[in-house]
Amino acid sequence: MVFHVYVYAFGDNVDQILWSRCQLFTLAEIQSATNNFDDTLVIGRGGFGKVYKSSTNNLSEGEIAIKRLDPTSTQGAHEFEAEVEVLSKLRHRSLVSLIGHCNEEKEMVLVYELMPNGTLADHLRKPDFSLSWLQLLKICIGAAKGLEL
Ligand SMILES: Nc1ncnc2c1ncn2[C@@H]1O[C@H](COP(=O)(O)OP(=O)(O)OP(=O)(O)O)[C@@H](O)[C@H]1O
Repeated sequence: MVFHVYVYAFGDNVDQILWSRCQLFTLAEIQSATNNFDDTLVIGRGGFGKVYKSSTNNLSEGEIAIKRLDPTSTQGAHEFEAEVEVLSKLRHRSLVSLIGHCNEEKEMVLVYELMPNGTLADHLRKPDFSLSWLQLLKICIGAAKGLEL
């Protein structure tokens, strides 16, 4: 399993766990939020499939990222269920929130809060990217807290 570290705007020191429920979206709602999986909305690709930025705020008040299982993906139903099972119950600033999911007509889709600053890996690849030891320490502590949950 691969863990991504996202760059979050650390504005507060609130470190509480909130228990929540993950919503079940219809395929029609997902299609509408992605302009029917329009490739111009793709913001990333992983082992699960393509990740889209939603074109609307119909599914959630905040911006969202929509991950669609590619039928040719080596990951599948098992990982989908594990992700829903684990992430749906938790809200914590060190974890990307899973807002909802959709499992309809062979389409498996996960809906997350959007991390507009991208992953730490994205930033590390930039030639002009530099971090202080304090920033590195904060990133390590945030990642460790997320893993501990
Ligand atoms: N919530 C999100 N907000 C912003 N960008 C995201 C979000 N989720 C994924 N992405 C983008 O999509 C890319 C692929 O994400 P994904 O989580 O599927 O990758 P992966 O971890 O390599 O895949 P997997 O672990 O499923 O094999 C990420 O590198 C990131 O750029």
